[in-house]
Amino acid sequence: MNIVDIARYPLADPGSDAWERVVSRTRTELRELGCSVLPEFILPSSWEALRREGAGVAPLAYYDVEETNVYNIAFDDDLPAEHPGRIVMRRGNAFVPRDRIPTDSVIHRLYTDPSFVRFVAACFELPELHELADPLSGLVLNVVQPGMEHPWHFDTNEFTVSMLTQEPEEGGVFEYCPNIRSAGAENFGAVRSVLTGADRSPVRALTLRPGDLQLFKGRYALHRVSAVRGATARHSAIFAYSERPGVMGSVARTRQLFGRVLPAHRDAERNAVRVDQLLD
Ligand SMILES: O=C(O)CCC(=O)C(=O)O
Ligand SMILES: [Fe+2]
Repeated sequence: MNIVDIARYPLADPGSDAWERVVSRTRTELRELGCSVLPEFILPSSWEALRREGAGVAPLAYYDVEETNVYNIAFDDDLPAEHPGRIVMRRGNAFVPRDRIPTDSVIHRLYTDPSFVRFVAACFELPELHELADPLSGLVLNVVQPGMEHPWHFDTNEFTVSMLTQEPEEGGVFEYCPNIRSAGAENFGAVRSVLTGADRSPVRALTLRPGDLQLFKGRYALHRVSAVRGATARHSAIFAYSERPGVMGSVARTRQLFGRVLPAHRDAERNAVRVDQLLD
């Protein structure tokens, strides 16, 4: 690929000194902070294509401004008054699904490139990764319009790969709280304090430029994109991979994110992998 800075990021040369250096630095940052940015991953000669291609499909994003909470769970009157899940936020971002993103665009070529996938897996210390089988959610463009924000949340996926393709004039900052929770501890008090703004000390802000590659473990790090200001929308590509092949989104979640489902989603739900032939 002639779009990646292969002098800095030698994707096709696993095991070389340069590969080992960059993978080992990224692993250290992921272990410590759950986040690593690889600056100028895309060569400057492709930055304008990156922006233009994203802006070309951004009008196809599906908008459904919805009320949500930090855990993306149903509102529950039984939650204690202090529970952070009671804080209502407006999800003002919108996604362009994979089937609307041209296969010859920079982000699509990157997403499907085997050497890129192998490199990303190595950075996450995984033996291999796979594109999602989902024809909509594997690769999306996240669009945050002026005045909108992508509010505080945790990801369902353990890790994500993303790339800003168009930066806003102001605001639209990626903010995250490394390791604010763990598999064994929700840490509701600290999460609530970040949501209300009472204590922003766990918050780190990332300066991202179009063409930087971001690797992020969003299951334990609370994160958001702050409100976008000025006339220009913020666009970011989100590359989703899974450790096993064949992963599809559920019918309900797909409809919520994209406003439609495909026969493939219904089929997958019907034929959900079963480990036995018992009746129930
Ligand atoms: O667009 C971004 O930079 C962050 C997106 C994000 O957090 C998500 O889609 O879960
Ligand atoms: Fe996220």
